[in-house]
This record gives sequence, C-alpha cells and structure tokens, in this order.
Amino acid sequence: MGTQEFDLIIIGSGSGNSLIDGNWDNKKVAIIDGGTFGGTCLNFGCIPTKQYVYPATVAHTAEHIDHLGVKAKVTDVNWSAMRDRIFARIDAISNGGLDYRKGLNNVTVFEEYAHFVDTHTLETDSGARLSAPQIVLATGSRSVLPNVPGIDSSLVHTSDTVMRIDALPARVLILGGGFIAAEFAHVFNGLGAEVIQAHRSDVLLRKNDSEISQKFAEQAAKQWDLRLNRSLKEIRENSDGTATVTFKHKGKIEEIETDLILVATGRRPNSDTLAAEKFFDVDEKTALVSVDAAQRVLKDGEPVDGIFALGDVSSMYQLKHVANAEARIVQYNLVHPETMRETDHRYVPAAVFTHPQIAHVGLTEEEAREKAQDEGFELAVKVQNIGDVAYGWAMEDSVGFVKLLANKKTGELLGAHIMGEEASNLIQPIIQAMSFGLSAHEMARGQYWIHPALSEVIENALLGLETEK
Ligand SMILES: Cc1cc2nc3c(=O)[nH]c(=O)nc-3n(C[C@H](O)[C@H](O)[C@H](O)COP(=O)(O)OP(=O)(O)OC[C@H]3O[C@@H](n4cnc5c(N)ncnc54)[C@H](O)[C@@H]3O)c2cc1C
Ligand SMILES: NC(=O)c1ccc[n+]([C@@H]2O[C@H](COP(=O)([O-])OP(=O)(O)OC[C@H]3O[C@@H](n4cnc5c(N)ncnc54)[C@H](O)[C@@H]3O)[C@@H](O)[C@H]2O)c1
Repeated sequence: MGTQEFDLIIIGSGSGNSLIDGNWDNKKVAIIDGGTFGGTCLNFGCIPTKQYVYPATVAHTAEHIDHLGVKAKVTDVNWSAMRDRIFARIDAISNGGLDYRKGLNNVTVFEEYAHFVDTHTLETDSGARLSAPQIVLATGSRSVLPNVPGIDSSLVHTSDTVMRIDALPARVLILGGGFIAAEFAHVFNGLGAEVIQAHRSDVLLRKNDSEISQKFAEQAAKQWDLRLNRSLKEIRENSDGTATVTFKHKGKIEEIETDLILVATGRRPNSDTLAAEKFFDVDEKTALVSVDAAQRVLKDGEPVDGIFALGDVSSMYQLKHVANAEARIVQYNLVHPETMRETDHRYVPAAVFTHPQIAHVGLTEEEAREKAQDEGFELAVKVQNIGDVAYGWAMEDSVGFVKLLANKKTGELLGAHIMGEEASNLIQPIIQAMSFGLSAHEMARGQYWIHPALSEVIENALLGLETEK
C-alpha cells in the first residue's frame, strides 16, 4: 500500500479536533484517534466528572445545613440513572462529532493508533501510511498505574472506567493526593459511599499554595477517612468480591478492605504512543514533547518545519483550557507561517472541583516571596475569610478564604488562592485583572461590586492588600 498524502494530519481528537476550520475546506485533512472520539475532557475527564460533582455537592450541602436550621437527609442515590443520563448526553456528542467529521469531503478519519516513521510520515496500527507537510501532535495523556502485585485486578479503576460502573460501591479506596483524587473523594463521599483516601506523602494538592494544601487536608479529613504517608504494597482480591489492599505505614503493615479501588496517581503524556522520542525532542523525565512558544515541535532545540503539538502531550499544565488556548494558536500558525503567534502561559488558572472548592492563579506565597526577594520589592499578602463578608454570614461559613499576593508598591497582582464556595467562579475577576494589568486598587475601586454577593470577598481582599496602587 502506498503512502496517502494529506495537507494536514492531526493525531488526537480532543482539542486537536477543533483545529479544522474553514481554512481547510478545499484541502485534505486526516484526523487519527485510536481511542474515543472527542478525547479525555469530553469522554473521561472534565465533563463527566463535573456532572457527578454537581449532584454530590448538592447532596453534601443538603446534609450539612443543620447549623442554618434545616435538617435534611439524602435517602436515595440512583447511580445507574445518573450514569445513564450523563453518558447518554456525552456519548451522543462523541458519536455525533465522529459522524460529522466522517461526513466531510475534505476530512478522512482514522479510528486507530498511529506512530511516526519519519518526521512527516505516520503509520497506523493497520499499516496505513500517511504523510503531510503539516502535522499536529495532540495525543493527550493517560493514567499511570503503580507497579504493585494485583494492580490488574478488575476492582482497580482509573478515572477512565470508574464513572461507568453499574452501582455506587459501599466502600471506595482512592489512591493519590492530586486533583483527580480530591474530586472523586468528594463525588463518592457526597453520594454516600464510605471513602478512604490513601496518599503516599503528607501533602495533598502539592502544586497549590501550602496554606491551601494544609487547610484542604484538614477539611478532607473531616469528611472522609484520610490516610497520609501510606506506601502501597499489594492488592489482593478476596473470594467474596472485595479486595484487601496492603500499605506500609511507619514501618508497619496496614490492610484496608474495600469494594473498589480508584487509582489517581498521575497522568503521563502520550508521546510514546507516537514514538515521538525517535524524531523529536522529548523530555526524559516528564515525557513531554518539547515545543517553543508558537507550539512548534523541536528537534535538537530547533523547530521542525510544519510540526506542532498542543495539550497534555506537550503541556505541563494538563488542563483543558490550556489545551484549547494552545489549539487556537496552532490553528492560526498552521495558516500564517509568516506571522506566527505565541501562547500566553503567563496566568494559567486551575480549579479543583472538590469540597470545599479550590482555585488558584499565579504564584504561590512561597514563589511570590522568592520573587520579591530576587527582584527587591515588598510583598503584600492579604487573607480574607469568606465568613467575614455578608454572604459568608448567610452561609455561616467558617472554612473558606481568599489569599491575594501583590507587589506592595505597584499593586501588581501576583497570585490568588481560594478555598470555599464557588472558588472556581470567584477567581475569574482576578485572572482578568492579572491578564489585563489592573492593579489591586484600580480593580477594587474602579468598578461596582454587587452587594451583598459573595464576590465582595474579593473586593475586601483587594482593599486589605495595603498596596500603594
Ligand atoms: C478525570 C479528569 C478530570 C479532568 N478535569 C478537568 C477539569 O475540570 N478542567 C480542566 O481544565 N482539565 C481537566 N482535566 C484535564 C483535561 O481533560 C486534559 O487536559 C485535556 O483533555 C487534554 O486535551 P488534549 O487534547 O491534549 O488530549 P485528549 O483530549 O486526551 O486527546 C488525545 C486523544 O489522542 C488519542 N491518542 C493518543 N495517542 C494516540 C496515537 N498514537 N494515535 C492516535 N490517537 C492517539 C487518544 O485516544 C485521545 O482521544 C481532567 C482530566 C481527567 C482525567
Ligand atoms: N479540575 C481540574 O482542572 C482537573 C481535574 C482532574 C484532573 N485534572 C488534571 O489531570 C491531571 C492528572 O490528575 P491526577 O490527580 O492523576 O494527578 P496529580 O499529578 O494531580 O496527582 C497525582 C498524585 O498521585 C501521587 N502519586 C504518584 N505516584 C504515586 C504512587 N506510585 N503511589 C501513590 N501515590 C502516587 C502524587 O504524589 C500526586 O499527589 C492533573 O495534573 C490535572 O491537571 C484537572
């Protein structure tokens, strides 16, 4: 079989799928995906997780408002109905997207995996060869499983499979201390399962500001059984359909019995599925494909003509809004080689949809202190409790807070860290201010803040910063 020639080949149908716009109407495009069309966010990630997070949050809230004078009890959680509702919608979008692409005259879809055989040629699993002057690597990332005996048990799940199980397990053991572990611990706890979260170190959400990590760990331990400093040794299936999981803790063996194990111990880039390391620069430690600011893939530090990468395969952030932002840059650069744009990675925010919610943008306090010392400016830090503003009183909140970091002289905002109700929404005006260069006082006093909305916590935090501007 000869090599099929295309104008553009895209490998990966997550954010990669959004690259095909009107500029390609009269050209030949191939899109290759060996997994589920639409990629991680739609099928296994952001979208379905939040569809479980929302009912879990509502159920949890309902059961925890005694202090407001309301006693409520969630009596029935219909997991299978919830699952069917969620995936009826998602599967239809994935199938519809695939059918739409297949129906376009200018696009050929290959539903299989592919790897590079030279810098501009790919071979699919069935042996088809495809070549193009422009190729985009958008193959995302996948879960990493710890290498312990029993990890191949059918009771072991990752985020790819756990949302499709038939019934809510009575007991769930979650391994890991990152975003995925935090979100699923809340989902299963909120929906009524008995949750144990076992983590190998003593810090949850390590990439966050340490005050957030510490306060979140305190809240997690109040809601579910949190076991830190546990080193996973073995998983054994029992004859009654349960599993016994063995850990080492302070030199002693600890065994936990459970009905389901969710492994959430990180994700690695799918650079190896492409054999990218043979033809391009791939970081040995992170397995990320190296790109420049225009998203061009590098070889020996230099861009390879016509080859781009975006999203989890080349981005340390592993976030959908970053993959999408990078896709917009690649989409432009593919057709404007003379005036390429660069991705703005200055203020990348993230939120963890656990309970309480967490959101951050910019530097942690530790990083901001280091920057202030290096650059010789004074750092302003303000921690504003949600419980001290009017809406926080309404909620009788005693947990949530906002931490803002700024340059004392210039009022430049350097970072924001929020734990509490609607943290993922509360942080957005700060992201806006940082992106458009508004100083703390300009932001606080240059606009109205709706009274008595929860956003007043941001206004008060800004006013409390003691910056000159
Ligand atoms: C449980 C979970 C929850 C998440 N929640 C959020 C969230 O709330 N907010 C957020 O911003 N981010 C979230 N993320 C992260 C987000 O999903 C990813 O950052 C994003 O989907 C990455 O998009 P991508 O286009 O790079 O890759 P993907 O969407 O993963 O697409 C890559 C595609 O490439 C295919 N592929 C891989 N190798 C090959 C090959 N060799 N040949 C052919 N095809 C191949 C795969 O099958 C896949 O379909 C979450 C992730 C998970 C796992
Ligand atoms: N709301 C969101 O934006 C969202 C939600 C879910 C996932 N995501 C993205 O998906 C990515 C992957 O999430 P994640 O939670 O799997 O990864 P993570 O990197 O956030 O956390 C992985 C955790 O597992 C621990 N770990 C690693 N190896 C281990 C081992 N062998 N034994 C025990 N523990 C081990 C790590 O110490 C870490 O705490 C995140 O980086 C995030 O960007 C985003």
